[in-house]
Amino acid sequence: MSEVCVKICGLGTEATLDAALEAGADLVGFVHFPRSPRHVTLEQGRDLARRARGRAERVVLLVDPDDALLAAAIDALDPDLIQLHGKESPQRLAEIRARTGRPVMKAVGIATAGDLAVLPDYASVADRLLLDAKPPPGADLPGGNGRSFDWDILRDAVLPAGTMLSGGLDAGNVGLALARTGLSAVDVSSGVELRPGEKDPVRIAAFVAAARRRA
Ligand SMILES: O=C(O)c1ccccc1NCC(=O)[C@H](O)[C@H](O)COP(=O)(O)O
Repeated sequence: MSEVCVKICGLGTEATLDAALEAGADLVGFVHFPRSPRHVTLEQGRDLARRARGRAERVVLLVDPDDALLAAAIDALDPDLIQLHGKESPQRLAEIRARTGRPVMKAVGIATAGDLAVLPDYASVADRLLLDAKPPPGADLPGGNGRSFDWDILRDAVLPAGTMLSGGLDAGNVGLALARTGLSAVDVSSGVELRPGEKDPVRIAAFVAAARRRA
């Protein structure tokens, strides 16, 4: 069985980025969304992404970006992957992919089996899908809420290769999540933090080790 692919999202400091890289994360994510406790400015993102170049895939996370923001984020971070975590339609995804020439990963919120219906449309234009828990009503953030969805919803789903599972994962539950869903790629934010926005190198290392233990 090949190694589980791990993304650590919402990194904001050199120390925690280094912890993710040293733990062997495959992808490192930088959130550019001012309402988030994990928000990094484009200047901060530029420095962090430079530091990670060649060591992991650098992901810039944007929420419903307009063309100007996309251009600025790409200029600053030179990302390997653009993660779209808003209400972007499949058409907008295709446009962003064509306009930027960069691979895109679409985050889709899941709460019930009905939420899987949109996946084929997104799969036809995205380079990767990320399945996240749908935020609770009234939530301030579209992701990074530390909530899981019922993994059994995915039991009979046919998902594209590389689909990432996220939402409420941590070192204690990631092994079970992988086993229950059959997926081989995971993404985490809150589960490797001490408090919102404060990543913990110890939890990052524990998460990567726990995810890979399955392999
Ligand atoms: O993390 C954020 O603050 C955030 C803000 C706005 C949109 C998305 C955001 N995070 C998305 C992620 O990639 C998270 O890793 C994913 O939602 C899982 O989060 P968690 O349940 O906290 O592990």
